[in-house]
Amino acid sequence: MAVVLGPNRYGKAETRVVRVTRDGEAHRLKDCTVGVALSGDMRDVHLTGDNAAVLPTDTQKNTVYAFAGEHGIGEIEEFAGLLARHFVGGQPSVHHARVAVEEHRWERHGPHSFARASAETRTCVVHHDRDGSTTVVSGLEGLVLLNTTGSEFHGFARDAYTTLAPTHDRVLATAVTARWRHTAPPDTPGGYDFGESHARVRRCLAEAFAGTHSLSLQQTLYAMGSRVLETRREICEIRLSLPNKHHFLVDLTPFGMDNDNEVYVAADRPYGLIEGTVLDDAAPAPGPAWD
Ligand SMILES: O=c1[nH]c(=O)c2[nH]c(=O)[nH]c2[nH]1
Repeated sequence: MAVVLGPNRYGKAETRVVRVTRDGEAHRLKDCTVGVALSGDMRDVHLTGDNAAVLPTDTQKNTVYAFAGEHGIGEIEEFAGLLARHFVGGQPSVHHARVAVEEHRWERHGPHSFARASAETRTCVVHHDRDGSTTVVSGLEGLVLLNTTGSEFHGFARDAYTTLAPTHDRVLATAVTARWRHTAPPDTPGGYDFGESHARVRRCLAEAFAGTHSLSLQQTLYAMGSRVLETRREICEIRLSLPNKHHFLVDLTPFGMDNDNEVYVAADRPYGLIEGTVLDDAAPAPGPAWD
């Protein structure tokens, strides 16, 4: 048996950066968490402790702050791409960079005053390789959706442990985590409107959830993914993770009352977790996009 070094990467995780743009009366605010992971010619540091190839993670953190100052933070995919290209272009030992950005949403409620929006975040992961190839996955987390009707679940498999009653009218709720792969984003900043694309994908997801008469959350997942792929030609693959945020009818008979689908307990755990990928069957190979 021979022990060898397998795949590895290193970098600064979760750098918190807040960028205020003070160009005029109404200030702008970007609040992000940035993760950098570099890989390449890192044999010696692992095997002998020679750090010559290692750009310190502290430097990576500083670069995030310096780039936020120098370039501002526009669309997160562009900021991530700028950083990824910098790290790969700047060090011969770095062959590949993965930069992940999570954007925390603030809503304006004055020219220089903001309220933290819902827990929903916008996300991206950009990979850049020294061969010049780039992949971009955009996404969101924590988009909480609920339908008060139009959801059924029956006809399911049964065994000795099945107690679930079939239902023809239930509350359906979820907190969407979605990641979608762009087919061919251009390298040039500004050549592609990531902000517009994100807003439209988000709308497709919410509209498909609201507009689908659901026989299962799995069916709703497929409808949501299909809506995105059919509407947004720039997207070739979407991965969805949908927790089934169960709402159980409360038994009011002890109080002499009926409960005609009106009073629910919102259970937080355990929850069903429905996950799936919807993709264009002619999508190009993903490369490292999902790593
Ligand atoms: O939409 C659903 N899918 C399931 O797989 C499932 N399982 C379950 O208990 N309830 C539900 N609901």
